[in-house]
Amino acid sequence: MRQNVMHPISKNEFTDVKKMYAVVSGKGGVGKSLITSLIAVGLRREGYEVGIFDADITGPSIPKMFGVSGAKIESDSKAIYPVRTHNDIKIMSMNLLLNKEDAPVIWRGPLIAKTIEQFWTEVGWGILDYFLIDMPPGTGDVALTVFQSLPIDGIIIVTSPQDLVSLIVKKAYNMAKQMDIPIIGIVENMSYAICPHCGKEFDIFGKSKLEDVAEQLDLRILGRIPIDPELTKLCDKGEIEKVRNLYLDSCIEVLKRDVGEGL
Ligand SMILES: Nc1ncnc2c1ncn2[C@@H]1O[C@H](COP(=O)(O)OP(=O)(O)OP(=O)(O)O)[C@@H](O)[C@H]1O
Repeated sequence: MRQNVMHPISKNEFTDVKKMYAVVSGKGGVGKSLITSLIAVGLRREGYEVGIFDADITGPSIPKMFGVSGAKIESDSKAIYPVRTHNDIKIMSMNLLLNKEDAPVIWRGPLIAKTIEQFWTEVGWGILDYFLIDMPPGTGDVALTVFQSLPIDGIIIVTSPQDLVSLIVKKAYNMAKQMDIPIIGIVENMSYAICPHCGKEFDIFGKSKLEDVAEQLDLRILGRIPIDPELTKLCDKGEIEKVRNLYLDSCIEVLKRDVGEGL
């Protein structure tokens, strides 16, 4: 794990994580939570122990994608415990602690940062090969706090075709560089479209800029995800674990190699 964390917070005795990755984006609305979920599903299918920490506190959508929104959180005098999905991925999210799923979280930065800290110090995650953090969108205070306090091994940047054109993606890139956190690579979501009727692929945003930007910033391409109606349907039904095409084979291979090196 990264040693040069500026303000490290201790974990509890019930948590042992081999690799911790943060999934980030330059701004909101690029499908970061979906990509986090797909990576978790892919790693779990390979037999790894996986946890997702939904740090997107003001817009938590991970429990819904896995169909565990109404799940009851277990706790005892020592810790609170993450919810387990159908395929045994562990999840903790603000959404699970709220009485009503659609209750807004209207908090200021310091309180959000404190809550994120508690998700690490007071949740008994158990032994995990991979701990994925679905970061708040953008590069604001909360993201900074997470980067400064958790021993993150690397970040995965999620971008949209528009963000590649406008280079908003560079915000996330620069933040990781400044914090000295390795960038594992970049995923382009909504890269192209698949016709629900004939399955044909369409470059609806024109030719992808992913390769150009990846070369310019020296980033590894981890995947290109199309707008796939199947993904929308599975997210809505809370059945993302039933996904047939992950579109993230190279991402999963890279992460597998990374954990192998750490053993
Ligand atoms: N590639 C895709 N194909 C089909 N549907 C998608 C795709 N990406 C995102 N969606 C749909 O958009 C919804 C919102 O996605 P998600 O919660 O990941 O992103 P967001 O909240 O808009 O953005 P972010 O997490 O980046 O803040 C998903 O539940 C899904 O229905």
